[in-house]
Amino acid sequence: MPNVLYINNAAELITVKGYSDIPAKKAAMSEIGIIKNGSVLSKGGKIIAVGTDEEIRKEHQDLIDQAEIVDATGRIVTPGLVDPHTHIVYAGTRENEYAMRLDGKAYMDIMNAGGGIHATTRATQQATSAELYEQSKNRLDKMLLNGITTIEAKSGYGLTTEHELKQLEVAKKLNKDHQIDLISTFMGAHAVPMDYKDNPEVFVDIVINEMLPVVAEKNLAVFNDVFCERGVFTPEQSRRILEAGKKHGLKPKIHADEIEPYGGSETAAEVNAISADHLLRASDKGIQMMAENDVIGVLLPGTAFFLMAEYAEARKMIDSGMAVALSTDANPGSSPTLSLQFIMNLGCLEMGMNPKEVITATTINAAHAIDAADRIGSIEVGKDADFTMFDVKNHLMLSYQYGMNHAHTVVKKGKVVVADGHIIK
Ligand SMILES: N=CN[C@@H](CCC(=O)O)C(=O)O
Ligand SMILES: [Zn+2]
Repeated sequence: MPNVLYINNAAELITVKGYSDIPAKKAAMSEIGIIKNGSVLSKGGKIIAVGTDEEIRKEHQDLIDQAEIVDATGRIVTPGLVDPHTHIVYAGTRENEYAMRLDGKAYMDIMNAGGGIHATTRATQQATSAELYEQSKNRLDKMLLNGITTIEAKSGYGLTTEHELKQLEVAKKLNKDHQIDLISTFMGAHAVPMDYKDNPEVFVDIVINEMLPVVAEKNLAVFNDVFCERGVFTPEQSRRILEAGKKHGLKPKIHADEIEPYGGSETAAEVNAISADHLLRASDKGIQMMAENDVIGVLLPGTAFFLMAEYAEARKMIDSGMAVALSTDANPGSSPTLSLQFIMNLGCLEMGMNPKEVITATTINAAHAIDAADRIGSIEVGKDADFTMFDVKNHLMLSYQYGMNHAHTVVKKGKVVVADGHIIK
């Protein structure tokens, strides 16, 4: 049978159309292009018609006769969810640190004492590629079951050339093997290894002169990211690393102003980063600069939730004209969740976003944050046939019934990969 798929009669087909060239900002973030009783037809993995059943049948009855049919009656269909900030390839877990934090220890103090990112780095360095692959694949399966069809995946738990490459190679293999697409980011500047604590500049030089060239040469990453935070990398060091990445064709991203206002947002604007992520403590000036320079704010409310910190000011950012995206930040230390639906719930309940904005933030704006909005993030003719069907009668239910997995069916490039909550092998 040709790869023809017809999703028919969704209570709401949420297209999020019209923002493939430029991300949705301000009021446009609430325009999600709902078609009531909507249908979508795809062939060869690409969308070829979007509308009501009647409209599509008028032109494509022959094709529908050959199609695999997914009946979406009573359910909603969105673009496959896009998670634009993850650290999915790692080994081990850190529930011991979670318990320490519940006893009052600070996240950064645990890291500075050799735990935190350093603990996961040790586990990741010790793991074989096969072990890393298995652990990460297991997480990807859960993400797929949650309706996620594309993610960004960072390195940064290797922190030596050898182990950064190992992480990126595993991400590359997972991208090939798994239903979820992975778009890789090099993040050699995720932490200053303990051995370089007194000489961070030496490590910055290693990132720039040793790691970046080989990552670029092997074509293992699209983006280059830095953790710009007091005690990690300064704005000046971050700028150097991100500018060096640009010379190798890697687009800048930055972990900015997560723990305290430290100039990361301003640096993002100055280096023309595609996104600045976290932004819990971004300054008003930083928000203005990011809005003026079209830096997408990738907000990670799971991290604020899990670190029991103040949330990023999403409302202020959207009203200032920043395009906002949402992400899990999936990692073992500050956000061990794989549920973008819970992140959407938090966006509404804790950051003043409305239920339409959180859909835009996990579809088209998330796609822009990983430079993939020409292919994914909306249901429009010519785009990849990536869809998630949720077992709810309207989009409000997604954020109303919180903390649950509503994903019922997932389609990747025109193929049903999850049906009735189970992965199709
Ligand atoms: N903040 C820096 N990096 C990750 C956390 C990594 C970890 O704790 O293992 C983040 O985005 O939250
Ligand atoms: Zn992160």
